[in-house]
Amino acid sequence: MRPLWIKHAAQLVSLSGENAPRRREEMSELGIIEDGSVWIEDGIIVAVGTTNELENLFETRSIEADIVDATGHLVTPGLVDPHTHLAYGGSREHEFEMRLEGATYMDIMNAGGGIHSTTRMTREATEDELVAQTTLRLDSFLQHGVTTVEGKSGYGLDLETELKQLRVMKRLNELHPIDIVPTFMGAHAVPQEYKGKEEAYIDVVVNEILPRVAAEKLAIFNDVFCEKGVFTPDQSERILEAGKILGLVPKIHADEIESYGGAELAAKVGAISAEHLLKASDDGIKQMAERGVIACLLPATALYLREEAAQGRQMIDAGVAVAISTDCNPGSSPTTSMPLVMNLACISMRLTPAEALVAATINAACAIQMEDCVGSLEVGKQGDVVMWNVSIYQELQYLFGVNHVGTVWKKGIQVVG
Ligand SMILES: N=CN[C@@H](CCC(=O)O)C(=O)O
Ligand SMILES: [Zn+2]
Repeated sequence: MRPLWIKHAAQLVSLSGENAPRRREEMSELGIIEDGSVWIEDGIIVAVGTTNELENLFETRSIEADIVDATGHLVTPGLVDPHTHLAYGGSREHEFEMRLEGATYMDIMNAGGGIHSTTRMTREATEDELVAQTTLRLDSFLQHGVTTVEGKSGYGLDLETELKQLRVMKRLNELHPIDIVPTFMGAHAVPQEYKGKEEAYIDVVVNEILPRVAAEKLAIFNDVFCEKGVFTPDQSERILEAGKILGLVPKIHADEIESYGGAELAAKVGAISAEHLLKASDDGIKQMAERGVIACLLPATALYLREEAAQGRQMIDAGVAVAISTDCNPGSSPTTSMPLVMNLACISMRLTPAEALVAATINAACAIQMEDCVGSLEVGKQGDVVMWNVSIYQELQYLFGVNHVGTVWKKGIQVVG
């Protein structure tokens, strides 16, 4: 494989710094290099600096390399999406219309739609069908500059289908250029056949499904929908603690629809991240800051459900490391556009354009324990790079509703453009 040398970027956003979640003013530090340059060899970044610096290092080897002239372009790390439900069957456009007519997300779910409806369609789909449908979504992620995604199960809600979803992600991680980091979410809902027997379903999750997932090494994280009418904080804690014993790192869908103690629980169990947090309490936010729980905020979901977005600005000011994500799923956020999410993070949560970029790269990588490999353009990390059709980073958020992706490289190989 020939080396790749991208040079003369108008701005190269390196995000160099500690491989740790960035907080407060660290979320404004982009490590911008003007007339920037990056050299990638065997998929790994070997040098980053000004074009002049890299010319001094590599001029004698330039004949070996594929050279890309990035004059006039912004260059960033590949975006990281740390929260998706991307491997599912069917779709739910009829629910979109129901919600426009006034039905709430929980009304639809309680009537057997929502997560239950996707669960039925995912149970019916074969593994190959799920691979084919999910591939289209992964292609779309790449086209929007996303080179790493997290993916959750949770549309099986039984042993066989939960394993099927996780195996689909495992296969795609090998087949598709995007890196997929898997999360088990058997506690996404109480399946309809267990209605009124919630504890019995939790027993199945804890005693049957989780041990299989761990034994087959199909997931890194264990996530729970801790919400009124779904799983209580006590039930969520039981499921997350059971996962911890098996080596699965906790995540929590917390305080999305109602303030329910989810942020506090995330701090208590030492979750790596808490998701949504639209209704998180001030005390919960404070506890997350103290325990170093990353807030994974999903402003496209808030918009799509016509809810007020999470308090992103206040969370950063309170010392919480913030990541952002599409929450790509068939019900509350059917999008694969991280650029849209960065824009919404600015408009509806009052992040600055620099903070939104940190939240979509290095902090997102930290939320899925991928910070050693991706999330910044630094020596030793993967050559995951986006060259944008804008020249300064603010334009990414300012010129909204347009896909500015020009070229995408995954591990030094061109995959878009
Ligand atoms: N809120 C829970 N789970 C997903 C939505 C799943 C669905 O509606 O299919 C979310 O994160 O938004
Ligand atoms: Zn989710």
